[in-house]
Amino acid sequence: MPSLQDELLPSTPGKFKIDHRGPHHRHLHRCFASTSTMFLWALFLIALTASYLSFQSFIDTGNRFITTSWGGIQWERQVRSSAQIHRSGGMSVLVTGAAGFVGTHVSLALKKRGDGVVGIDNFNNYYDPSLKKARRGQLQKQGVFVVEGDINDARLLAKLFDVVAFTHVMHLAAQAGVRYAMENPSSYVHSNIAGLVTLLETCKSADPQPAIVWASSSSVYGLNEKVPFSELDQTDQPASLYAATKKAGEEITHTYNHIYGLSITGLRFFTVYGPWGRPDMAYFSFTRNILQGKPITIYRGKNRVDLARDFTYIDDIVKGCVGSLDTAGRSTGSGGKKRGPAPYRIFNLGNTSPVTVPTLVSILERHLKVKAKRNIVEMPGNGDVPFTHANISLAKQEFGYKPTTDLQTGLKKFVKWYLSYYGYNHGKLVN
Ligand SMILES: O=C(O)[C@H]1O[C@H](OP(=O)(O)OP(=O)(O)OC[C@H]2O[C@@H](n3ccc(=O)[nH]c3=O)[C@H](O)[C@@H]2O)[C@H](O)[C@@H](O)[C@H]1O
Repeated sequence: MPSLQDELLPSTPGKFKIDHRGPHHRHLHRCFASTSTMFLWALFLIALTASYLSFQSFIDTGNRFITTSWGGIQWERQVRSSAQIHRSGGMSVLVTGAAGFVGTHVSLALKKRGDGVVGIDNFNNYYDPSLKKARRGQLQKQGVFVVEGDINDARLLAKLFDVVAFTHVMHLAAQAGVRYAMENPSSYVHSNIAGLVTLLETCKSADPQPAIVWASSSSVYGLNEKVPFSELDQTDQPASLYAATKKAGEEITHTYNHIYGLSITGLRFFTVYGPWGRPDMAYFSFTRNILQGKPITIYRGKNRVDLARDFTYIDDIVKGCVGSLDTAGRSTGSGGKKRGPAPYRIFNLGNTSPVTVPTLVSILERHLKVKAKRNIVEMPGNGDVPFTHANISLAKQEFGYKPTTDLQTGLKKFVKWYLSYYGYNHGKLVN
């Protein structure tokens, strides 16, 4: 039979090992056998647990009041009004990442045709938040309210679903960028994994459950060499943590579809570009540098092969998002219970005509009428893949997806927007 001290102290050898024969043993025995000492130990443990719990609730309360700016009658009124549907058969959509590049364009398109739209965005500083605020300004003008908050905030999400019975969620909030994942890996886990799960938990518990359309990525094809990339290809060789979190998202959404009957559509976006775009992306930062007379770094693959991307114009992506929302079947569950099988779909949204990065630079030079200072370097091992190329037949078949903007035309529109937004001297000190 094990003695009391055997149960209270670690059984593994080490500094707490008891010498059953020595005076030490007798001392310990006296100590633990004494009822008053045990009582004191119990008190100590209770006090420790209580202080831990109150510390947690302090942190929680602090978060609630410090990091959020939501709630109240006026706030609820704004949410309700923004979610109002103005066409028959319309939908009410919660757009996450609404102040982001794709989020803004999709929200505006939905609002324009009479759907109800409520946005949520955490306005983080991955890139200049003033651009996100300017996008929010565009949304506000059209009557789209963007809640400032994080998709990891379960209480906020639950509140939003209390106020509005969203029919759809367009989930675009994410930590984007392929190469930044080496600098800040935890931000990818925070947004693309933890945030996704928090959102899905809210959606599965909602009654009625919304249908979910969300942004996966072309990067899930990783080192795939079979072209063009088809949704049926294997995607188990991600080249970056970003890609791995997006692939994980596809698996995670599948389990919520399977267990709770959530209708899921994952969209693999192929290097989306256009007006109001992301400053961290190559076409955007190249434009800035070219205008400022700074060199641009162009990566080149093995054996001096140029890298290529299936650059896809934002308006085509918006059509793909809206088409997906329109054809997303219903979720079947409610209040966390599945009532039957629900659709689980994945589509490529690309342009089907890859262009090399040096060609992208040449097009920019033509539109900007400025010569780029090219600095060509071997592609560092930073998560990049040599090329992407979408097969879009599935999206075409399901909702008539047909991209119509080539890179030349799309970049012309981008440059026009860029110059009107920043001017020629963006960020440059003019004497
Ligand atoms: O389809 C996606 O799922 C992803 O698309 C986008 O990733 P990428 O295709 O990597 O786009 P982007 O950064 O514009 O680099 C374009 C090309 O320029 C090359 N590149 C880049 C930077 C540089 O300084 N030099 C350079 O040659 C670079 O090597 C690459 O060949 C999104 O950012 C990402 O969030 C995700 O949505």
